[in-house]
Amino acid sequence: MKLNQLLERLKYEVVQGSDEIQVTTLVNDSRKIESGSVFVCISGAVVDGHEFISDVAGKGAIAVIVEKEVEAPKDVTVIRVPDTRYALALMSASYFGYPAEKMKIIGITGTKGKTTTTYMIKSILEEVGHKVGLIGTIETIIGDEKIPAANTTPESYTIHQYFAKMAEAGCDSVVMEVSSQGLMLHRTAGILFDIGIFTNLGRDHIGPNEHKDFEDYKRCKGLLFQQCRQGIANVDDVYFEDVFSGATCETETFGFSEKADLRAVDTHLVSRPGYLGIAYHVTGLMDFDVEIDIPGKFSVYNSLTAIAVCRHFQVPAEKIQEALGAAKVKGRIEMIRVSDDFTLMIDYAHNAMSLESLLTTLKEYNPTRLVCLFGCGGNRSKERRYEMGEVSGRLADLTIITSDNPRFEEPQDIINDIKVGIEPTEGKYVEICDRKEAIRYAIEHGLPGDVIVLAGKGHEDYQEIKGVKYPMDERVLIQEILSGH
Ligand SMILES: CC(=O)N[C@H]1[C@@H](OP(=O)(O)OP(=O)(O)OC[C@H]2O[C@@H](n3ccc(=O)[nH]c3=O)[C@H](O)[C@@H]2O)O[C@H](CO)[C@@H](O)[C@@H]1O[C@H](C)C(=O)N[C@@H](C)C(=O)N[C@H](CCC(=O)O)C(=O)O
Ligand SMILES: Nc1ncnc2c1ncn2[C@@H]1O[C@H](COP(=O)(O)OP(=O)(O)OP(=O)(O)O)[C@@H](O)[C@H]1O
Repeated sequence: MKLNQLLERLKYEVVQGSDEIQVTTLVNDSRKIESGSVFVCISGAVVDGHEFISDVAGKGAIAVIVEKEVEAPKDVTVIRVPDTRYALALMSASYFGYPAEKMKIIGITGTKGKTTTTYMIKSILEEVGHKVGLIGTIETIIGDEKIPAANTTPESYTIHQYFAKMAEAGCDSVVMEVSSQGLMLHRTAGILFDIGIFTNLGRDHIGPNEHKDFEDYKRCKGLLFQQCRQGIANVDDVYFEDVFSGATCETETFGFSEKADLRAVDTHLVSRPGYLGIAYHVTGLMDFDVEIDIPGKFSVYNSLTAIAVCRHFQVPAEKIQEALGAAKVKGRIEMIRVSDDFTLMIDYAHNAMSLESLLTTLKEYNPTRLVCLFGCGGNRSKERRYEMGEVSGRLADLTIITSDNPRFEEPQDIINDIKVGIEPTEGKYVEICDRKEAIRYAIEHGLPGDVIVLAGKGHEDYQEIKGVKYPMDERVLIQEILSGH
């Protein structure tokens, strides 16, 4: 492949050598350079790719893409662009033959609901015969292949590599989570999304190596709506208008508000022993009844989003109803049957916003007691510990404070921070550092009518302690506890 073909959608300057050369592979990691590679230098959070320039020729690279002034070996072509992450995205699209243009691409952004909604959309579209690829926080799915995820939105090269595999596997559409980091770091640059979705916005992902402040977080979310054809937005979210202020797409809305194009009305909770769900009527752009076996108002939002998307694929109402009834997401309000008396669930809620919406939702089912077990990650923002403590102390009848990926911190120090959040609420709590023992306590002390939430781990199947990820799946712990171990 010619270098100038890879660069065809970019503005660039040839600083040294020629852009007419043939290259073999496109890489942004010096360790992956092969004979004939073009190496894109990324100024990263940890490492600056430009620092490897002196030895890339020795490894076989024949061209480098830079955004800084560099001294490169004489036989290496040097191309300068304003932003190498942006360049990597557009070059990757070309390298893999623009696979995004062969499928319908659906991108979902928002603080909460992305993962759940991607799986709902995939289930519904597959019900009517579409083949759907998925990229998200848990994994990438290409047919039967499941690749565990490192990032919610992978690096651009990986995205286009996955797209190419999806197109080859016969996928006609892709549903993907688009994080604000992904937008900020141009991981999705150059993709024209057929549908872009905004779920909601809350304070999160602000801090070192993430967003400098809430304004920046909000601005980055809005970028999706400058690169999609059809925007679909939660009109009830207070930041909807801000996020869409620079939008260039057609916009359609969903929510409870009278203003919504697709509205939920007559919402009612459904509860039976071991089952918590919600039912409502969809009106506006579509008109039918929905029942889903995931509790809570946010399940209404997530399913409305999925319905809004599937309407653009002309999916009939009865197929949507059927598929929504069956949609499941690992670790997202996943009910685990442990007793006929009380309900226990595993949920990924790991920040104040999702914990608040989860606990508020569950309280509406009037449990005997709402029991919330959680911990907070080590070497991460302390704000989250105080806030989650405050939320659980205020909303749960009993909080069981435990560990959740303490990393290099002492678990007890993290627990002490959580207590700082709980204590002013006067909420009842116990502290049990070992997560398995904490779960055992929750199960052994369960009362008839209790709803017990194991929050924070969701689909994760490890506990990260001092740089090592130890296997730890809450489903396995529960089975061990039930069988007396
Ligand atoms: C802080 C941050 O955003 N880091 C991300 C970033 O790393 P980076 O590119 O800055 O990496 P770096 O290690 O500094 O390396 C810079 C460059 O030098 C290259 N390099 C490095 C070493 C070497 O020997 N040779 C070499 O060429 C690297 O390949 C890279 O191109 O780019 C990597 C590839 O895209 C990401 O995996 C990585 O995500 C880390 C793991 C992360 O945790 N990121 C979080 C903040 C994140 O992105 N989160 C969002 C949102 C999640 C949510 O919504 O819940 C997400 O989408 O996951
Ligand atoms: N629409 C929503 N609004 C608020 N909270 C939600 C919503 N949907 C799900 N939640 C809660 O947040 C948790 C995470 O949901 P989900 O994984 O779908 O969101 P996400 O946007 O992918 O989040 P993350 O970026 O943290 O992976 C759920 O387990 C649930 O407790």
